[in-house]
Amino acid sequence: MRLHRCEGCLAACGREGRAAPLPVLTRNKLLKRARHSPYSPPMSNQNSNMAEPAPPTPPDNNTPPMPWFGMDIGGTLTKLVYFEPRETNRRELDKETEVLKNIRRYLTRNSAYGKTGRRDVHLQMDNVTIRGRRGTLHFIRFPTSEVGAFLQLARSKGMADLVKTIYATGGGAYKFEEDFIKEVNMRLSKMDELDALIAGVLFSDSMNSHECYYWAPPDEQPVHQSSTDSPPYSEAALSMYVRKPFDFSSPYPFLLVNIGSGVSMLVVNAPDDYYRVSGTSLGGGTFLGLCCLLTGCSSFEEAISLAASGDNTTVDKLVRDIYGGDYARFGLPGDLVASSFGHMCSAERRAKVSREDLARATLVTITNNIGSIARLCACNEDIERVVFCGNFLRVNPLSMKLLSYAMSYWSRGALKALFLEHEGYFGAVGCLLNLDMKRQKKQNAARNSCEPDQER
Ligand SMILES: Nc1ncnc2c1ncn2[C@@H]1O[C@H](COP(=O)(O)OP(=O)(O)O)[C@@H](O)[C@H]1O
Ligand SMILES: CC(C)(COP(=O)(O)O)[C@@H](O)C(=O)NCCC(=O)O
Repeated sequence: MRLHRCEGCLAACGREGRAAPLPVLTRNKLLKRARHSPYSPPMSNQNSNMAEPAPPTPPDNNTPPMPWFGMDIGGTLTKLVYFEPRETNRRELDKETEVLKNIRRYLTRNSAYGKTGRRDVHLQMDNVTIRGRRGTLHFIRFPTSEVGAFLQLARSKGMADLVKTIYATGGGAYKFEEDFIKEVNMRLSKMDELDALIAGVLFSDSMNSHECYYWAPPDEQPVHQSSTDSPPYSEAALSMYVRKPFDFSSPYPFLLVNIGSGVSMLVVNAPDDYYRVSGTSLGGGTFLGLCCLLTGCSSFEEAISLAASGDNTTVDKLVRDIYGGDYARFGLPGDLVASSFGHMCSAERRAKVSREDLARATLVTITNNIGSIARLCACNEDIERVVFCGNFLRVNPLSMKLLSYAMSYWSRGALKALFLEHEGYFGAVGCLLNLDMKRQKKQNAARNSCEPDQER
């Protein structure tokens, strides 16, 4: 019998076959490729939520002046990461202005800024070391549509007088570059968003022992083994999933799926060896946009809470609605969605459907489509670990559990869906790490060209 690894193989291999591991040869090939993260986690970091003090690293005398920010201006949300140094050195104490102190106080003592800015206090990362400085990372977000209000705030807090350059990534770093110059005379030092994303993921995982996790039932057994079990997308099945830590210290290769407004999928072989393998325009922006249209909701949080109490089977046409049961020959269970929104061509059904059901069906449609593309990419590239990130997963355990189920079920247990605590902030973190690297590289190059040749 030929071995397939597509949906159809469930029919060829039978239901029992789906949990079988990948062929040994493929596994060995994958293991050979595994390499270690370049950021070694602090040894004492194993049991705490956030990092314990890292071993002292020599201070970098070429660091740019405080305050340090990394900014990711995305299609929907702008993410700002602020580094608060633990101790201020002599040079800085002398130089520290009232403005700098006020900025620090304003950012660290509030969790809401203006009408729409929010600090994700639960994500705060203590005891991180960046460029030889120990401190705390603060995570702030606001809608990208409010960039104008952010610039006004920056001006009113005196930030614009102090900060001459902002390290920024995301499409908005290009789109709003002129506005930053015109409004507050700040230059944007731009970094590619996918470079920043990967650097941010690896750094965050090295600093936070709880960064990477997965969802599975406590006994790790599949939740849907026979047609009498509850459907995989039902509350009964999904409530069996619990969050479990995952050791991501040997991560390579992995598929990184960033679910922002749209979706990018990257094959990552090493910190600076990756390529964008695929993407889809049906992402977090699509979910929110369609939900607003279909349910009249006005925020992501509302859309998620509607979806949490809805039932997609009143909206989606299932295999059993078409076959009266399973389509056994090709292994398609009766409760599988055959046609997303397929019931909505009936006027009678449309009249009865609830906002909750529509939100749930939208969430299931978008999530399953992303899961399906990710699975195909992972199979094509011989990759077992699929890491999902991006703010679509914010306050959204439903999608994470659906992705976990889909990855495992359709790959017969060969693929693992992984998730990251700092969801949508990695681009901004990566940008912060890159802080002033360009200036430093230039200085080093200049110094090297002046120094006598060491070999002589
Ligand atoms: N408070 C929020 N406002 C708007 N969208 C949100 C919010 N929280 C989560 N989201 C979801 O996150 C997506 C944006 O994710 P993000 O990773 O920030 O991408 P981008 O960089 O494109 O802005 C939105 O399309 C939406 O699905
Ligand atoms: C263009 C983008 C990289 C922008 O990133 P985002 O702001 O959505 O995080 C992303 O939306 C994307 O990859 N879109 C999918 C395009 C496609 O492959 O069809």
